[in-house]
Amino acid sequence: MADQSLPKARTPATPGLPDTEDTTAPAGVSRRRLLTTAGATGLVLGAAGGAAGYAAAPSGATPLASLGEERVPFHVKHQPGITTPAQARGHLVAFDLTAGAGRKEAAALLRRWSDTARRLMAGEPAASGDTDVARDAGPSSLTVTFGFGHSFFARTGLEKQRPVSLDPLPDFSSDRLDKNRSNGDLWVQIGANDALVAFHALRALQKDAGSAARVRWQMNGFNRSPGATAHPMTVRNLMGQVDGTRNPKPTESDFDRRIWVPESGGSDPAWMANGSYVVVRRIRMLLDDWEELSAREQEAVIGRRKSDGAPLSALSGGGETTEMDLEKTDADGNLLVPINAHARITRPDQNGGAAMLRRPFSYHDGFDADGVPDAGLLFICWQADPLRGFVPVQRKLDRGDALSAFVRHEASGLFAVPGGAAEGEYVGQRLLEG
Ligand SMILES: C=CC1=C(C)c2cc3[nH]c(cc4nc(cc5[nH]c(cc1n2)c(C)c5CCC(=O)O)C(CCC(=O)O)=C4C)c(C)c3C=C
Ligand SMILES: [Fe+2]
Repeated sequence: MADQSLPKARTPATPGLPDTEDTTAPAGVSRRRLLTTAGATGLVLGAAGGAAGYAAAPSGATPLASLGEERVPFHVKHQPGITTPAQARGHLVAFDLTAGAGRKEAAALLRRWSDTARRLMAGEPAASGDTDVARDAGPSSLTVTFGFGHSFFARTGLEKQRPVSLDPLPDFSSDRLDKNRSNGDLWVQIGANDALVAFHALRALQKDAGSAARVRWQMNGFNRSPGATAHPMTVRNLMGQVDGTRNPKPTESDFDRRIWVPESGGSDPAWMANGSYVVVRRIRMLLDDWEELSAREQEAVIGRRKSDGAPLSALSGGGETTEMDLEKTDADGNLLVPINAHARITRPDQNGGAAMLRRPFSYHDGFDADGVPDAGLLFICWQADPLRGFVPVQRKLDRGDALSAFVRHEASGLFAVPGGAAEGEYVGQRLLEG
């Protein structure tokens, strides 16, 4: 199985879009393209020389734009959609098993879902009843990622297999959580660089659920589209900040330990090998209040420059990747990165080493009756253990960093995301048939 987080070679061809030939490409795949953004790295395959789906262009037709061509492999060591560069469009969906559904029905559902995900990620139509929504499109970097919530295990009689790391997150004093939009038995994350391709997958997976599971909640998100900027940098959020700069990088020596459940030797059940735990928070941004601040005030809240994400300790120099100097002061002895700045407070070295891979989508669900935007961040973070990733950092933020006054956590979920499925297997098979 390919390990999508460990590229063999890099030959940058386009600024901000490194290209690579990978000699380990499976038969039938002529080219692999490696994209690196926001510190998240993943393999993406060109579909043109790969599996012929319904998007394969007849001779004489205009070739697909490279964006449509990009294909992410389904059968990989770690599920796709974790280290894959964040796509322009995202859907998060939680399902609950229906009253009559148990382990057998869940296993059949995961088998159907995996087959559909594999086909759609290769640019092929669904096995039956395809809706034609993505008929003329390439795979467009589609990824589908599956996870299991705490409640799944009692419903399927698999309590003994429930990881301790899935124990409910602690209550945080600033939480304003809507229970109906939190947690769930099963979680599906869909990402694609085309909105129709993403919706096509969403609808196909919902239909696959049949009578076994019902949608509990769904959230839709977005990011900048590939190619939208001539200045490749980490993506911006709806507060206008460069967000994701200090994400752990797969090339760092402690990345695997921080993000992936080990294959053996840890306290997790064997079925979670090469998996990860995802925390999902719908965080509303109080944009009316935020936009009242001057740019300088906004920068002090984060501790980084808005224009390019450079730390405030760099004064007017440096750039996004310049190291932050936590001790540096101005002529009056004031810290250049304020003591309660978000980017200071959240650092691993300020939290006993706690680290997570953040891979969010922005969201906008319209305006409230009083004109207040219902917009913010679908905060999605990945870690080998939530108690050594999200929890200690959120505990600190809950006590109040400078950003806390401008955000509100409105929904929450924690899911166990097993490793990727081997050829011929489905995601979660070791849990459901082990
Ligand atoms: C509990 C974890 C975190 C929550 C919740 C969170 C919310 C949140 N963050 C931003 C914007 C930025 N965050 C930045 C850095 C950053 N944030 C977290 C954790 C949470 N953020 C971490 C671990 C880090 C990195 C710390 C480090 O290693 O230095 C930044 C700075 C740029 C960057 O490194 O990404 C921004 C900007 C928003 C808007 C938000 C809630 C809506
Ligand atoms: Fe943050």
